[in-house]
Amino acid sequence: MALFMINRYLGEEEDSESSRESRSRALLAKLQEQVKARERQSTSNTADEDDEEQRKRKREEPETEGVQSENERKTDLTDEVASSAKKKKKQKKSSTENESVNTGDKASDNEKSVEIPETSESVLEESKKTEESVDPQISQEPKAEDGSSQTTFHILGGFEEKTVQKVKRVLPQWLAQPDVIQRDIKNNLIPISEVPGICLTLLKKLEANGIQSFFPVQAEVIPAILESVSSGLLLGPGGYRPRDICVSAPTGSGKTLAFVIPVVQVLSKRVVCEVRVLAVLPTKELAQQVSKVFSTYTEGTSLKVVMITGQKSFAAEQTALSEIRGGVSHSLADIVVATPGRLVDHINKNSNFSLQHLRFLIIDEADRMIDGMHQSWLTQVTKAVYRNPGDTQTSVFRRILPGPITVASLSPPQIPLQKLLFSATLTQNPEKLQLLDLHQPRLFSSTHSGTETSTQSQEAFNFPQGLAEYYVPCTLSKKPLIILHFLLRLKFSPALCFTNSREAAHRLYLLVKLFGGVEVAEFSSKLNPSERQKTLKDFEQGKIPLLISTDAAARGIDINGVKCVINYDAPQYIRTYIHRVGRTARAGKAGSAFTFLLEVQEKCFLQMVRDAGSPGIQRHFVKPQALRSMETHYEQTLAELGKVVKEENARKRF
Ligand SMILES: Nc1ncnc2c1ncn2[C@@H]1O[C@H](COP(=O)(O)OP(=O)(O)OP(=O)(O)O)[C@@H](O)[C@H]1O
Repeated sequence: MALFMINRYLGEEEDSESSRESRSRALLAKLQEQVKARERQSTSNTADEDDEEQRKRKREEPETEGVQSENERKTDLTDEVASSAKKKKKQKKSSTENESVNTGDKASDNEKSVEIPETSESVLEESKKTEESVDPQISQEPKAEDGSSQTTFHILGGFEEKTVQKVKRVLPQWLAQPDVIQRDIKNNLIPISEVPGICLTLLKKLEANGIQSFFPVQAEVIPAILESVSSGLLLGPGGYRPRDICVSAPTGSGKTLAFVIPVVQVLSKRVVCEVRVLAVLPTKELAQQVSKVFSTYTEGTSLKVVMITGQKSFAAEQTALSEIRGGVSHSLADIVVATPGRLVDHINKNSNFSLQHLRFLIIDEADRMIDGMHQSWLTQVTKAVYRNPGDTQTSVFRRILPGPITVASLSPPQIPLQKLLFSATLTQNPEKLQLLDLHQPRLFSSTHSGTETSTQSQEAFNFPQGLAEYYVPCTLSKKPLIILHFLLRLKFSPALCFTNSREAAHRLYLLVKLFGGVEVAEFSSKLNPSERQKTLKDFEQGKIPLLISTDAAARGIDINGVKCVINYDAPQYIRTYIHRVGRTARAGKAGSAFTFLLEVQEKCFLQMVRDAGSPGIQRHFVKPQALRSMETHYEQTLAELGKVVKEENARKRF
């Protein structure tokens, strides 16, 4: 009612002050009459219905309020109306509350719509509007048959306990119906010459690097990326913005080459050196790995790959990224491989670092990168991409942050920014994916989201075809002995063993070292980047048969020839499990993963793995007698370990 102001014609305007006053007085008198009439009507109507209720409420209300409003009614209309409205409001509120409480007990009350008689509150509104409320034809509300005013407010609520209905997951179409990638690498190899669009130079390079055939993910994704640049670097297909591409394929299925090959091919035609590709990875080691693959395939071209991860000083990175010639900054990088923290540093502090020509944003280990979104690195990248220096307002290729498609928005040609997402455990959570602001995404996946798992509560993931999964029932005290048994007796090496913390990794490393008989190293954030690099290299070269690591080596790290992964501590999350066990059985090869489980962990862990779509995890039981011969030496080693740990702690204190 108070939403609209109705201007009415009230006859010729009288200029004199006195006539305006007399008219106001007349209006006020009329209004007073109207209010009193309504009050009477309202009282008589409601009296029967909530007599008992009203009396109860009146008793609860402070007496003074009633007295005061009664006195004031005689003198001041506005106050009277306000007081009455206030009172009614209170009544309404308490009646609503009562209603809500009642609905908690009676289900039928839920659907009840409660009709509230028109109150003096509405009259108050009218009095505020003075003239426009005078005409009953305009101000009147629907009236009941008996003449009383009625409103039809529905009381919402109903707070009784209800059994929660199982919600059926409904995914957006692009997530529910992806382009399917074969999981079986060995039986789906495609000769590199059969994949359309790859130039001869790259084909030769691939062969020179021992790649004769493409893996399924590469055969699907490379042509899709190449197609999105079919109209050149500056325009998407048909002049439209190209679709973003998401790839969810098992660990070790060759996702890196799936983006390196098309991106290098596209850039090989560029004339001016500008940052056109930005690959963002969660760790230094992964960035280094990807940078190495880019360097391999850009070798012999004029394309430049620069890594910004903090491994070098900020100044050294700055020098590698750009140079000043003739007072103007020139990019020295076509492809930048970065970790998010260092990337943001360069965006904010390095004025010569420009992303205004960026064409591809590659987000590897995308689900992990989404989790790290609190750093708001993506927002910073987007800002930097669409940051227009003043002079480009007149430039033909002006970049504007994409919004809704309109004729105007399509008229200036835009360099499209295309996002390419890769992960073995890409989330299907639309809320999380929303953070990436994807444009008409196209998903390539080896897991069909329609796949029914034992329960629908968890997402299904991709497991490598050649992976054999086992769980080893054990007790806490026998865990180290079983590791030694695996290495010394069963010759499970090279083996990558995961613990849940740095401390656990270090203690286990010391224990195995003290026990003797096997070369061992540890890998965690305790080591500096160069130590970590050396350790990985030694492990890859077979100098160290057992590497004990935290989850620092769980994702993306491609170590050739890991035959066995041991989860010394069971991982808490399915994603961690998938990435850990994915360090073996890579590139279509075979590998085994063993997870040590205490009795209390068994049920939950096995359920979690099955729900995630594991093809099957088998029990591997180690008989106690198999460990017996090592027990005495083990006890002595434990005693020694105690001393070593004490010494280490003492050293740390000084
Ligand atoms: N077509 C191919 N032929 C032979 N080997 C290949 C081919 N493509 C990739 N590889 C090799 O397969 C291994 C795994 O590739 P890559 O690291 O790209 O896997 P990924 O899918 O990124 O794995 P993750 O999800 O664990 O990061 C690498 O050693 C790579 O050199």
